[in-house]
Amino acid sequence: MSAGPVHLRAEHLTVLRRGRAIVDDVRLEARPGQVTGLIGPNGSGKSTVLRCLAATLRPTSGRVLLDGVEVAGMPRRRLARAVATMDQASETELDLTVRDVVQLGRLPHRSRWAAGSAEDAMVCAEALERVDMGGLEGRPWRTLSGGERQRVQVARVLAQQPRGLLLDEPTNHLDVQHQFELLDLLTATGLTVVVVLHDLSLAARYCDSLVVLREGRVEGQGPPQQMLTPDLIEKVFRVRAEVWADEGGTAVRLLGSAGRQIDRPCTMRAPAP
Ligand SMILES: Nc1ncnc2c1ncn2[C@@H]1O[C@H](COP(=O)(O)OP(=O)(O)OP(=O)(O)O)[C@@H](O)[C@H]1O
Repeated sequence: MSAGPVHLRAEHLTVLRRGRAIVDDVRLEARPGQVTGLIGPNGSGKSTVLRCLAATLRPTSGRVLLDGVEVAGMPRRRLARAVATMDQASETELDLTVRDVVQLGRLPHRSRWAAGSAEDAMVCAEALERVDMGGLEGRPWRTLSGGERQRVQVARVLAQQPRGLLLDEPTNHLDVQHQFELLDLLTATGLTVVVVLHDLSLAARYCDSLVVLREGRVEGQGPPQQMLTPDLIEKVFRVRAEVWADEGGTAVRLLGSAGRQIDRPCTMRAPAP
């Protein structure tokens, strides 16, 4: 396997749940060193696709290739050295410190039962500095705010020193300054990044490529200026938008709801007397 940023490719991914395809024949590519954004409305399958890419979920059919090698059956340690994952549910109420959480990122680099080395401690301290949480190693995890926890989780994936990052809504809970700082940091790593984002303006500004999901299917993949047209935003997100090019790339302004598509009339039953 090469040592540079990973190349990820998903081929014909389908995930069936309760007889329904929640991910339906999804094909996508995350090129080395690029930021690929997964966007789409609630329930469109973004997290499920990300979990397939991370090999934490086995698709019903289809496959994921990492540098041309299928991830299914790849040894966990080899996978963890290649890609680090941060999902929406990285929560714990265990009595951990910030140091403990960030040190989890070092596990793939340690031999079994080995204690953390001085190098591990240095990598973790550096990762915390990068997310503006330097010097807080001793703080109990449960005392952190939602945004601080999110930044510590980002420090954990950075401490893993992977060649690719798979991140589910990493800007969730962050104030605007830290949203920009985090995305600046992620793009500056030069790693392959696949990121689920709800904010279309941030997706337009920071992603090299966008995969648009709708009802489990890929509506299209391409650069933001190609994918984020007012027509596509209205069709997929049911929101009217203005899109224009500026010095930062593609800019999006959401104008308001385009109205809910009602396929059948909604009938309300009168309460029982
Ligand atoms: N185990 C399951 N059983 C049944 N349905 C499921 C299961 N897991 C996920 N789903 C459904 O699959 C769909 C896709 O879920 P997923 O979490 O991938 O969407 P998402 O695009 O990440 O959504 P959000 O933006 O709300 O986080 C949703 O409708 C969800 O309810």
